[in-house]
Amino acid sequence: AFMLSRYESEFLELECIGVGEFGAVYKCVKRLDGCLYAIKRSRRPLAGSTNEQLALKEVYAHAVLGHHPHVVRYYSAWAEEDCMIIQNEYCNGGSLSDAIVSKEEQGELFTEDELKDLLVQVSMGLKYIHSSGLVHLDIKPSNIFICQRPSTSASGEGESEEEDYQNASAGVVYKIGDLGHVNSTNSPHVEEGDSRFLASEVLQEDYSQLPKADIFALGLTILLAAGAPPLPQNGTEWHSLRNGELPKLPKELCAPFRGLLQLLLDPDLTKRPSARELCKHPVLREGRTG
Ligand SMILES: Cn1cc(CCO)c2c3c(c(-c4ccccc4Cl)cc21)C(=O)NC3=O
Repeated sequence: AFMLSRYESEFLELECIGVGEFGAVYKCVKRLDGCLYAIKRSRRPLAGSTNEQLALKEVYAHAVLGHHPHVVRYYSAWAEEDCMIIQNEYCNGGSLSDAIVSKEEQGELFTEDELKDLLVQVSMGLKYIHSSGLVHLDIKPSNIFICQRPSTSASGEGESEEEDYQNASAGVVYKIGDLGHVNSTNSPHVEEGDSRFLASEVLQEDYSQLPKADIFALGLTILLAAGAPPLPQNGTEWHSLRNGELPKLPKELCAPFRGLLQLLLDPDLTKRPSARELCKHPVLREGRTG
């Protein structure tokens, strides 16, 4: 088109880092500030369509959520000729799904301490989302992104407390991304996320405690990081997972941690801990006793 698009004039596209039915995500440098961003370009949904509603929900959620160390940061969104564009923080360590795949390829497993670190960090992000009156509704490994601390050994002085935090936790920071399914906690219009991670009460359209559906999906996410086989999308296995029958893990977890995972996946949503309770759960405390 004769008009240089804002995307082309403001950004240098480095590489495509993801493609889906939603569109494509690119790793870009903003010419003005020289910083890296992840930019999703999707076909502009038909005005008034449900897809438009979803696209707007994503932007509204980011606008409401502001900044949190465990939620992918939003910078801008705009529409061009026939596509919607959202510019987010670029997380340089891939997704948790990529990390799980590469662990398997190397015949490695996340240690129990790494699993606890992952659970605490994502719980902090969820606590923030839930305290803002929102629910994510699509928590899963491919929607959790990783920021690897740059491998500079210098611990540098006067770093921000977040950077200190990154140094403290051996440099891996997990961030909740893809707010495309975010809803207000008590909203009746739920656009279900990935069925593999869907809590059974949501399938039965019980939206009384949607935050607990995020907790359930988080439980399955940790299970996958612990080496569980790929999750069923439906059928008897799908139901047994939701009747408290957990799959065998390549390396059994210590009883307290396994018990906590069992709680996250409890069929009775009132038994599942809230994100707030998870953040200060004794099993997950520093020093990893228990
Ligand atoms: C496929 N893919 C790979 C990455 C990089 C991981 O190292 C990625 C990112 C995002 C997103 C994303 C998800 C949903 C909506 C918008 C965006 Cl930009 C997708 C991403 C995002 O918001 N930030 C990312 O780093």
